[in-house]
Amino acid sequence: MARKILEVNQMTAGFLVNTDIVKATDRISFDLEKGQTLCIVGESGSGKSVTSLAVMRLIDYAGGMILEGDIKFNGEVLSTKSQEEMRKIRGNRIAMIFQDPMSSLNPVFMVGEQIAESLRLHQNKSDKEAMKAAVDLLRQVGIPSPEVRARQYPHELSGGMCQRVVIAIALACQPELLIADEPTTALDVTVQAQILDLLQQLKKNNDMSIIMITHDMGVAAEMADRIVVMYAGGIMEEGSVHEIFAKPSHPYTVGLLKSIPGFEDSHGEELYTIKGNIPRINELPTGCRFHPRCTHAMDICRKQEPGFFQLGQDHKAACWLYEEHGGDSIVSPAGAAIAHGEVRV
Ligand SMILES: Nc1ncnc2c1ncn2[C@@H]1O[C@H](COP(=O)(O)OP(=O)(O)OP(=O)(O)O)[C@@H](O)[C@H]1O
Repeated sequence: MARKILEVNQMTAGFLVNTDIVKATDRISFDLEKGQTLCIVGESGSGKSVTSLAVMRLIDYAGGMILEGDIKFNGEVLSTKSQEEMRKIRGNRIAMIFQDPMSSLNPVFMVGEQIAESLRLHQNKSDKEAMKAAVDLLRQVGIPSPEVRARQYPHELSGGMCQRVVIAIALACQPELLIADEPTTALDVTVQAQILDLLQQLKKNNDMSIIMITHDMGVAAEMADRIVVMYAGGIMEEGSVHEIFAKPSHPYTVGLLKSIPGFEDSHGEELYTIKGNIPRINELPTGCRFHPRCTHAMDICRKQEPGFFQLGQDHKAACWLYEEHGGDSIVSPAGAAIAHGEVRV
């Protein structure tokens, strides 16, 4: 059986706003197997970034906290570690890259120096060794003339090259897990494709696992082994990339797919949009959190939160439309049994 590198179990994360706790994820559970790429998709505000910040425990620095549940990395519980312990894990075993490469790089240091700094810090390399390794890493991420580029400042490089540098910094310590939060959103379409190819190639060569956060189903189609669809802090559907694209089942997932230009029957028609807006988690409607925007909403959807209905061996959706798909494996999106079912935690 494939080894689980990451297990997120019933995790609720939130922020203290004035005197109120505002939740951003609501008892979410998912796993990542070693060597796989899991894409977390959903509209803006669905809790994707907060999920990744919680895994890294960077949420503590953004004024947030993990309120319940736990996160395990290679079986080790991260959610209760001190920041001192987390610092050793971040950068060494788990690395993260963000949307805007310019905000991740320091404008006053040469890019080679910034990669070398990471190597000195985490791998105790000497200045000379670190600089040599930095040039090698620039070569590995496809930067031409890496010896020359290493001595340039971020503003002398294009956006795509800067993102390659950020990836090189992330790779410097050969992380087992890379979390990429919208890593191509700020880049031109052609550069986007190159960066995605690079990530695929690095994943294969370095035996890395990846969590990729994206609002772009096209990116997910290209990158994912598995897909988690999030809406308003909860997981709506989860499955292999094949199942999600061949048999999208939650009306929210279907809506996201129909919103892709050129997908299915959208040719020549006005681009589909899911009507309405995503609610704040503190103001969720009763029943299914998606029901006010759902074109299939039934009475029960307005009254009771659906559990997960198993649609295939490895495919589930939190939607009452699938009630007939086996009451025995019904679990709530949070993982707690809501019927006579097994609880998957
Ligand atoms: N520092 C913060 N303080 C208070 N609320 C926050 C903070 N950061 C995020 N949130 C809230 O958490 C919820 C989830 O945000 P998150 O950024 O995870 O969404 P997302 O799906 O990643 O969206 P996007 O694609 O726009 O980044 C949102 O309602 C957001 O307003």
